[in-house]
Amino acid sequence: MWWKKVYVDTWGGWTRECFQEWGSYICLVIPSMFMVCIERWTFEIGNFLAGLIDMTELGAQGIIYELALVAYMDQAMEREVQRVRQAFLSGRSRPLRFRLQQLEALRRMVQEREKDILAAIAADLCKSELNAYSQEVITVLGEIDFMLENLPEWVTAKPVKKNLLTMMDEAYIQPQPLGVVLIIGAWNYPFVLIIQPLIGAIAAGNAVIIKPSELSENTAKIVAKLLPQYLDQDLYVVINGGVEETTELLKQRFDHIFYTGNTAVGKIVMEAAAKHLTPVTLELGGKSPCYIDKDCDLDIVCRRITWGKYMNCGQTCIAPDYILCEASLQSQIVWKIKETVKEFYGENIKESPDYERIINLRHFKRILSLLEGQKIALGGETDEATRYIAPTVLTDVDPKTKVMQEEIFGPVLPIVPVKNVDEAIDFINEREKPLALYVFSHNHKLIKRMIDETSSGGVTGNDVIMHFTLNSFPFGGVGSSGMGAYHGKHSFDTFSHQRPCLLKSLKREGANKLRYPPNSQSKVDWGKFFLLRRFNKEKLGLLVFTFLGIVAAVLVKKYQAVLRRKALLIFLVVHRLRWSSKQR
Ligand SMILES: NC(=O)c1ccc[n+]([C@@H]2O[C@H](COP(=O)([O-])OP(=O)(O)OC[C@H]3O[C@@H](n4cnc5c(N)ncnc54)[C@H](O)[C@@H]3O)[C@@H](O)[C@H]2O)c1
Ligand SMILES: CCCCCCCC=O
Repeated sequence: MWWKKVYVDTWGGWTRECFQEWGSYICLVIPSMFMVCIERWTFEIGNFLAGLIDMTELGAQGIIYELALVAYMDQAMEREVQRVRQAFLSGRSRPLRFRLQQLEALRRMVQEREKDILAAIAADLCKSELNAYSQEVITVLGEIDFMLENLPEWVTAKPVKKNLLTMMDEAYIQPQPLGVVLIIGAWNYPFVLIIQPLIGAIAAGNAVIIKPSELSENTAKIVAKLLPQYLDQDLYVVINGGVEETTELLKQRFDHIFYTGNTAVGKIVMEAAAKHLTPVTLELGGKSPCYIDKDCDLDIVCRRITWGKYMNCGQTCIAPDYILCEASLQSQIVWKIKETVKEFYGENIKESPDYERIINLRHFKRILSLLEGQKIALGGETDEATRYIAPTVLTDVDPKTKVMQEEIFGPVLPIVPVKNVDEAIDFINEREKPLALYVFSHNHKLIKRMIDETSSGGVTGNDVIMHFTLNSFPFGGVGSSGMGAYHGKHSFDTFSHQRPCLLKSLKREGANKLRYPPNSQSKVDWGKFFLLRRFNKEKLGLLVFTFLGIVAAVLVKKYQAVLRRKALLIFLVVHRLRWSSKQR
């Protein structure tokens, strides 16, 4: 029996024993598998019951029941994705008018339900509503406006340059939607990280399934509640859940997967996508370095770094992860960051509405473990009950220690002394490619050199974070910090297929004979002429001029007699006019 084989293969010898008494379990298998076939509410009840019953005590019965639940979930996900695919296949997400309407509806949602959205973000990250607005909502509104303004132009087909063989044909690129897109978000900016890609996916005419992060559960819930009230309910669907649900979701076939989160899960996502050859955009993280040259204004540098590092309690993908500078600068940097922290958050940082908390206890403990054995030059105070970690700076950090081996993603800023810019460049190049790179210097040439000799997702010179805010820039990583990019037109392109369309006529078959068999040297020569010959504008002008000259010569020859008569007539008229003017 197939189910017996699966069961035995899965659970090994232990279950073989159970199966010796399979007769007593069949009565459990049948009702459990029956659940697979009935509607969603049964699954919800089952889930609720599963929470009440201790699976380990139930042993084989529990396992069978769990298998049935997994099988059900598989089917439920499949049905949901199919529902969205059917909606996409209806074609209604494609017309420009529809896309604009949906984007306007999304903007209305953000404006009308601003308070609910801000409250959810605030609850998830202990963030003030003002900060939630300026870090997330502004970006979303700006992106929608940018799309609405430019979409009519982006959706139109763009004619392309043609060669001699296609000169008489129509050749253009038509951007087309990819189909059903899966967007998986991270918790650190829980609203913008799912809504900004959603804007691009809608603009490009796709259907979308959104999976918000389960760690920012308030935002996940409000998005699931609000989106169906404003957008097409079959085309844009929110599925909430944790690792288990995401794993099931990833088994389905999508036309694109857009994932934001850590690099390890990025690999899981890419592996799942590979099974269906689904293209992916991976917005990952990494350790973004910040080089401070001695030729700079340290007051301004430290203010900007303090802002970017401690914003959202260091839980920003493009936060400066660590500082590289000459050893002699360290004490000044610490002093100036200390002053700025006071200026930004006051004497009692815990009371500041502008200073957030760590998302959960796991991350809190992870960050604390990075402090072990380090020289704490500033901060270091923590409070587990509220998951508070003070803005912290570490000095003389050994690159081999743990804090320099993984992305910090918290309010801890190590300073690693280097001798000079050459050593800083080598340091960066010896490690994985970061998501962002920051260089501070009055010396423009030094900044350019850093850019030329390193690689990172993006760069900001003499500031931090700010390249994220410019939606004409592609935002994304390179190497282990990610692949693909989005924001503005780049989002539209990410979620579109650039379809090349060549429309030929069924006439002019003469020229086409060149490519039909049997082949010959003269056909190859003509082919070389048509396809390989490059004409620059001057050469082409000369060619046209020569051609016109030949045409003129042919015409002159053909109409020689007429032209001679006309010339004689003109000569006579001119002569007569000159003679009469002399008489007067
Ligand atoms: N490049 C960017 O734009 C960007 C933005 C924000 C965060 N990040 C990076 O994300 C990381 C922080 O986010 P995170 O990873 O802690 O967020 P997270 O824990 O919220 O995970 C991200 C998503 O992956 C899903 N997920 C988690 N484990 C999974 C698994 N085993 N299988 C399938 N799906 C799974 C989660 O459900 C969630 O939706 C940092 O590295 C940060 O730099 C990058
Ligand atoms: C205005 C700052 C927004 C930063 C968002 C960064 C997204 C990655 O974590």
